Amino acid sequence: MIRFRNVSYRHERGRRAQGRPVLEGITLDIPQGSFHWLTGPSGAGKSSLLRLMHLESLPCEGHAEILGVDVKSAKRRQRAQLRQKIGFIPQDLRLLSELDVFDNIALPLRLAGARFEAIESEIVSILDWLGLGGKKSSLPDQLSGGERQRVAIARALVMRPSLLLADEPTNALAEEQSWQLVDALQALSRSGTTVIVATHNEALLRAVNHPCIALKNGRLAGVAAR
Ligand SMILES: Nc1ncnc2c1ncn2[C@@H]1O[C@H](COP(=O)(O)OP(=O)(O)OP(=O)(O)O)[C@@H](O)[C@H]1O
Repeated sequence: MIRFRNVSYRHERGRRAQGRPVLEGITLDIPQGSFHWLTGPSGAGKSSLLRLMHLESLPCEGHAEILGVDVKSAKRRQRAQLRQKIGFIPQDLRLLSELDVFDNIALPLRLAGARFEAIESEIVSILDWLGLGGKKSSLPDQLSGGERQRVAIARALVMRPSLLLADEPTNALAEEQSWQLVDALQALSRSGTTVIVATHNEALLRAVNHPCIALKNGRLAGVAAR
């Protein structure tokens, strides 16, 4: 469950949050296990909203609750625990260039304290499913754009998150892979994970019916069924 009440956000310049808000007066209720699209023109605030939901930044004003935790009053440790339940597929992927595919995917599990034996078979099966079985020892620089995007997807899914946030996850994927990914994300939401996907992909939006959070100039332009 995500509950935002009148949330505003300004980017920091130096140590101060300044300037025009990039998000303003956002009020949202997103039930657990739902699937939402997030749309809006370039610069509307989609990535900024996902980063707030991923606790990379905190609201400047308003109240934000994620998976039952009030993010502004939560202690640092509580926020860290909460982040372990959130899978994020960022637009810039954020793969570590010195780690191979396997270790990039294993990293969040290792940070969460999982033992190698417990995670190996899980990572191998997710790599096979994403068509990356032969690439597990490759470095990110040795992969195509679509392959790198699939590594970032695997890294988010392998955590079995309660909340999955994806920022343009089909950007570098071939059409068939985009459909496969959306099928997988829908299956994840049916199993109880809340899924929010920012996209400009009109074909997906038209074909796959889910409520759509529309942003415009940092404001909520509506949450509509599609
Ligand atoms: N680190 C930053 N510092 C200052 N302003 C920023 C920063 N990141 C983004 N912005 C500004 O915040 C606004 C919203 O950006 P954001 O990336 O959230 O939009 P978006 O809807 O995801 O766009 P796109 O579809 O192009 O990815 C834009 O005006 C952008 O220029």
